[in-house]
Amino acid sequence: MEESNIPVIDMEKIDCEEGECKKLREACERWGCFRIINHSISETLMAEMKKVNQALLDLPLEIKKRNTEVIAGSGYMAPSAVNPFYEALSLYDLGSSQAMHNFCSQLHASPQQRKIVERYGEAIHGLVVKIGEKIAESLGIVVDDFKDWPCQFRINKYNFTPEAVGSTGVQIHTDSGFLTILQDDEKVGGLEVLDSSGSFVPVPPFPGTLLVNLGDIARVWSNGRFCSLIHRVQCKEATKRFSIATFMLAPRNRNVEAPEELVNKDHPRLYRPFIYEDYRKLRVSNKMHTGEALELLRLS
Ligand SMILES: O=C(O)CCC(=O)C(=O)O
Ligand SMILES: [Fe+2]
Repeated sequence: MEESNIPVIDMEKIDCEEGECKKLREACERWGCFRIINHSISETLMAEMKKVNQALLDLPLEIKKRNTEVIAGSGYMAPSAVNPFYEALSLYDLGSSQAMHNFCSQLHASPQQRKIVERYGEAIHGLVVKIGEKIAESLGIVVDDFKDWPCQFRINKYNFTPEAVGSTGVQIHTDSGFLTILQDDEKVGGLEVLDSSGSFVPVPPFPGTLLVNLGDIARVWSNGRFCSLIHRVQCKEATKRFSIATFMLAPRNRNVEAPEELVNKDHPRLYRPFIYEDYRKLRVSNKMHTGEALELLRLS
């Protein structure tokens, strides 16, 4: 299996270099993902947040179960028949300090852990908004309300045992929202992405960087110009793996639809406007995990 050539975007160049902006657009069009370097999250904060991830997912089950869902799929996810080595805790939504506070209280987080969740949460929220703006800008569109789009935050643990080697950690899927920032494990690989030729390629760890990928809503919003990334996690070695995902989902309280500027004679509107939560339900009820449910919303 070949390793991926996922594009690398330099966040320090993105404000001032046209070439970097073009690279960003091409990454969204061809891959639906890229890695970012020189971003605003320090390696110290990333390491601290990973430690909190480990500590919270090591809590007794009774406590983890207190992390109840706010929208479907936003609370504690126990290991299941489909993903037996995987569990996660989650927070909805990241832009709300009250939600962050509730998440920490549910899990009896210490004052120190709370501080780290808050610092990481605020920093990663700022970053996801900035990346969203740059992606929109790469198509010549100004979006000024990404900061109001709800974000889900999730800490993932893979308890890979010797028997798990060769099997799946997280089943093949696309993310349903607009944009995801993933802090993948800096030591343990396993993430694989589907490339344009239809083969899975491993994404090796790249310490200090963050992986960004587009979800189904980016396909709709860009009127089909951008692709959503099909990915999965495979167990390569018998060890624990931790990752941290921030999902910027969709506009709050209004329809998901491509802006007028992206609709014209050559690019007729592809999808009918819809509410994100309805789309999320459609995916789940039809067991369509890789974006196929968008076909149900196609206009022609
Ligand atoms: O753990 C990973 O590397 C990927 C997790 C993922 O795909 C997700 O949380 O949607
Ligand atoms: Fe994902």
